[in-house]
This record gives sequence, C-alpha cells and structure tokens, in this order.
Amino acid sequence: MGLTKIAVIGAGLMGSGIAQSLAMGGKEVLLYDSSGKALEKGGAAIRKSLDRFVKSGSLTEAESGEVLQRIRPVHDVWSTVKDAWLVIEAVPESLSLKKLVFEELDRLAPVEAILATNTSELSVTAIAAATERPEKVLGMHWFNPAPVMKLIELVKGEDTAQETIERVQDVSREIGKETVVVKDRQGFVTTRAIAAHMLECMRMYEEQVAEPEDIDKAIRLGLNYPMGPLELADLVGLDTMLFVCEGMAAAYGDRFLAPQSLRKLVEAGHYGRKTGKGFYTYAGQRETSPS
Ligand SMILES: CC(=O)CC(=O)SCCNC(=O)CCNC(=O)[C@H](O)C(C)(C)COP(=O)(O)OP(=O)(O)OC[C@H]1O[C@@H](n2cnc3c(N)ncnc32)[C@H](O)[C@@H]1OP(=O)(O)O
Ligand SMILES: NC(=O)C1=CN([C@@H]2O[C@H](COP(=O)(O)OP(=O)(O)OC[C@H]3O[C@@H](n4cnc5c(N)ncnc54)[C@H](O)[C@@H]3O)[C@@H](O)[C@H]2O)C=CC1
Repeated sequence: MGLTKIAVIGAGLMGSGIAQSLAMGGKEVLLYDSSGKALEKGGAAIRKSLDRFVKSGSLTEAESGEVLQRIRPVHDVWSTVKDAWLVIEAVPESLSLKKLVFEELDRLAPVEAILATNTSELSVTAIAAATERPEKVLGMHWFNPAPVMKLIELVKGEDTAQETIERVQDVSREIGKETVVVKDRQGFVTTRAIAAHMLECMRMYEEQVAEPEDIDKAIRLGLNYPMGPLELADLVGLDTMLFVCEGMAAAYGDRFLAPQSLRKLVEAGHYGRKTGKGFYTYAGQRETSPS
C-alpha cells in the first residue's frame, strides 16, 4: 500500500480550511501547526464550518462526523508527512519562513512526495529552490473560505514537472474543486487582480470618497461582488494583505504600495476578523461600526 495520506502544514485560517476541504472530499489528512494552541483553534474552526454545512443542509450530522474522523491533528512534522504523497504548506506569507519550512519538508517527507505551497503571491520557484526536488514543488493557491470557494490556482515553478501539475489537478477534481494553471509571476492571476481592486478601494477609503460601509455596499451591489473590498480584507487578514503589498510593490512598483491605513492597522495588531478589529470591529458576528 503506497503513500495514501495528505499532510497540511499550518492550521490557521487557510490550513484548517484546506484540511477540511480535503477531508470533505474523502481524503485522509494529517494537520500540523508549530503552535499547539493554533492547532486547537484550527480544529474548532473546522467544527464550526462543518456545523454551518449541516445547518444549511449540505451535510448530514453523520457525514460531518465522518469528515472530522478523516482529519488527524499531529504534533510533530515527521509524523505528519511520513506517509504523505502530497504535503500542502499554509504558514504565514514570508518567503524566508516558507523556504525554511520547505527545507525541513524536503528532509522529512518521502522522496516521491509532492510539496505544494498555498502562498498568495510569493515566488514558487524560489521556494522550490530550497529543496532537492523542484520538479515536485508547485503553488496550490486556495481561496478563503477554502471549504466554500471552488477554485484552486496551480502555479508552475520554473522546474515544476508536468506530472506534478497533473497529479494535483486530479486530486483537486476528486474533491470537487476547479483548477487553473498559471505561470510563476508575482501575484499569479488572482492575487494580482484582487490586490489591485482592494488597494484602490482602501485609497478611496483614505480619501474619504465614501464611508467604509458605502464603499463595500457599492462594490457588493453595484459590481455584484459577494463581499465588499474592506470586509473582504478583514476576512482574508490585514497581516496577509500587508505581506501581499510588500511582495507586489517590489515586483510591480508603487501601484501596489500598502495604503497607510492598512499598515497602521497591522502595526496596531488589528488584523481584521481574526483579531476582532480591522477596518470594522467584530464581536463574534460582524458589527457595522467601522473601527
Ligand atoms: C488572499 C488570497 O491569497 C486569496 C483569497 O482568498 S482572496 C479572497 C477570496 N474569497 C472571497 O472573495 C470570498 C468572497 N465572499 C464570499 O464568497 C461569500 O461572502 C462567503 C462564501 C464568504 C460567505 O457567503 P455569504 O453569502 O456572504 O454568507 P452566507 O450566506 O453566510 O454563506 C453563504 C453560504 O456559504 C456557507 N458558508 C459561508 N462561509 C462558510 C464557511 N466558512 N464554512 C461553511 N459554510 C460556509 C453558508 O453556510 C451558506 O450556505 P448556504 O448558501 O447553503 O446556506
Ligand atoms: N488568509 C487568506 O485569505 C489566504 C491566505 N493565503 C496564504 O496562506 C498562507 C497562510 O495564511 P493564513 O492561513 O491566512 O495565515 P494564519 O496566520 O491564519 O495561519 C498560519 C499558521 O501557520 C502556523 N505556523 C507558523 N509557522 C509555522 C511553522 N514553521 N510550521 C507550521 N506551522 C507554522 C501559525 O501558527 C498559524 O497557525 C499564507 O501564505 C497566505 O498568503 C492564501 C489564500 C487566502
């Protein structure tokens, strides 16, 4: 019996959602986080999301229990990856951190395992170069909330083998997701597009073109987006969006420079929903008052 498991490294906003999506698609998943507290928080987020699926009728209680059974929280990297044919990394958006993690995964994961990064915009090629297996490294860019969003954006690094892309396309299809394949250029397709849109709306917020709720309402109802840009930034995480700005501005120049309002919120520790305050203040569910 070959390698049958899928390992997820990082159990935060995305890692917990990725593990859940895979388990909902019938896959056996091992979930690791360097912080035991974060691993527990990730487990709670998965249970909360599964409850929503049960409430909305998309899952029965029994099916929800089966999904949970397929996700095993693990407390060391080696146990997480030793039986995995696919390892998906979802640690914070820092190139130096991701390179360190990939060096470790390269040492510990089975030699034939594929190593995927969920980076929003960083160089997949640079991350792959931290390993001895660049042909088995790709970007597997999921979207928040991963259990609900249909797309996985696959990013081909300079040396990613076609077989690697095809195997990840297969597993994405098996769990009910659609894929696109893009070149390894900063921001890929989706993050470059969402950043251009989101940052321009943050600048409108700074210029007081309209109240934050009206900027969000205008985009939601006028352009038929499911969420406005400021509430979406609070969902994604302002820390992640600031990391995205740094990478994109370095690659494409000033048009992606982080708006001061974003930088100040992050410097103050206000990351959006995950800390209870971002462009808006949250006490459990969304309150309308801007922060
Ligand atoms: C930064 C990066 O690198 C890349 C990124 O992720 S960019 C961000 C990408 N994500 C987005 O753009 C998200 C945009 N927002 C949305 O699609 C929607 O607002 C949303 C799916 C998040 C929530 O949907 P909504 O209609 O606003 O709210 P809501 O009615 O509560 O949810 C709609 C449905 O999704 C379900 N749902 C929403 N979030 C859920 C979750 N986390 N878990 C389970 N179910 C969820 C709800 O149960 C509901 O199901 P039914 O329609 O069957 O009742
Ligand atoms: N937040 C979003 O909407 C999206 C984020 N992404 C990308 O996904 C990645 C993760 O983002 P989030 O989940 O939002 O971050 P997060 O901060 O919610 O979660 C990151 C997790 O990684 C853990 N971690 C840190 N160092 C680690 C290590 N060395 N080993 C194992 N775990 C470690 C942290 O404890 C934390 O729980 C980033 O690259 C981000 O750009 C991609 C799509 C959407």
